[in-house]
Amino acid sequence: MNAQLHPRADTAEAHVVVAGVSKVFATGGREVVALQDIDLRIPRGQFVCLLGPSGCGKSTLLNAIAGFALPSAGMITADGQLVTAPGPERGMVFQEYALFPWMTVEDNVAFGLEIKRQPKAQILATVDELLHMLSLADFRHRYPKDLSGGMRQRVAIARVLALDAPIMLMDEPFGALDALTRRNLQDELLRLWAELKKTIVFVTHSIEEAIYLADRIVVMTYRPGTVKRDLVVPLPRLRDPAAPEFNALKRELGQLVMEEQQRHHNDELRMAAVD
Ligand SMILES: Nc1ncnc2c1ncn2[C@@H]1O[C@H](COP(=O)(O)OP(=O)(O)OP(=O)(O)O)[C@@H](O)[C@H]1O
Repeated sequence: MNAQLHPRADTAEAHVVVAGVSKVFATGGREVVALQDIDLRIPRGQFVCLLGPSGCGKSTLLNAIAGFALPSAGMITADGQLVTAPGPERGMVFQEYALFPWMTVEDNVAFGLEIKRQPKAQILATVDELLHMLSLADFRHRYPKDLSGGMRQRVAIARVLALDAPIMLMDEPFGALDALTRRNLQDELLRLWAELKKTIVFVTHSIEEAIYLADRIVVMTYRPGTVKRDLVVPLPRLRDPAAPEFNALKRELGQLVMEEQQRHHNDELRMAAVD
């Protein structure tokens, strides 16, 4: 094993490895332990949801995998490489779309490829394919402001897919969408995932969304963020949220998330009393 690697970082057969990861933030003279000693091994092609109430460290963990904010302790590897910064094997989709408002849909999708100085014809072919794949072809000359939230998120997904990263990191990407659009994009994402065989780490605080999408759900605890439960979703796709098995799992996860929400609530009350 590489001498740099964490003792728990056996990277064999795992696409993303999180080994002994902790993250401490220092704010206003206080230390917040956002993550504590997290271990996760994510096989290639797995769809993993990180689930938990607000403040349990989901985004902190995703940002650490993305290389935006490195852990205070432990280590992460992606595609066999130690994560020390953002890299081409990891693409990130945010909740707020992160599109360039002055660029058309097709220019937004092409942007990353132009930065990489790919030949013009190749860029056009990739953009064309993605616009068709995500039902955006009729909107290619529009600007983000002229699109609905769902369409904007399609563009954001197309933009990340253009770079062909094998690992997709998604931070509540459908959190701002109405229920119908959200279900639509969830189905679209499942289709793309099955077709393109990406590894996906998807943050959500929606229990139903996690059960609908994931192969595996990692429930996190509130401060410090640890792994409370790591379970495989045994239901075949496409899943029916009205099915008894779906609801049984929803109840089980609901109980776990509720416990953490309660801890969050108690913490807020305690802080208010101190102030
Ligand atoms: N840059 C930062 N500085 C200080 N504290 C931070 C910072 N980023 C996150 N935190 C704290 O770390 C903890 C975890 O935050 P994080 O945003 O990862 O949680 P989350 O589960 O993603 O929540 P949400 O769903 O609300 O985004 C929280 O208590 C938060 O206040």
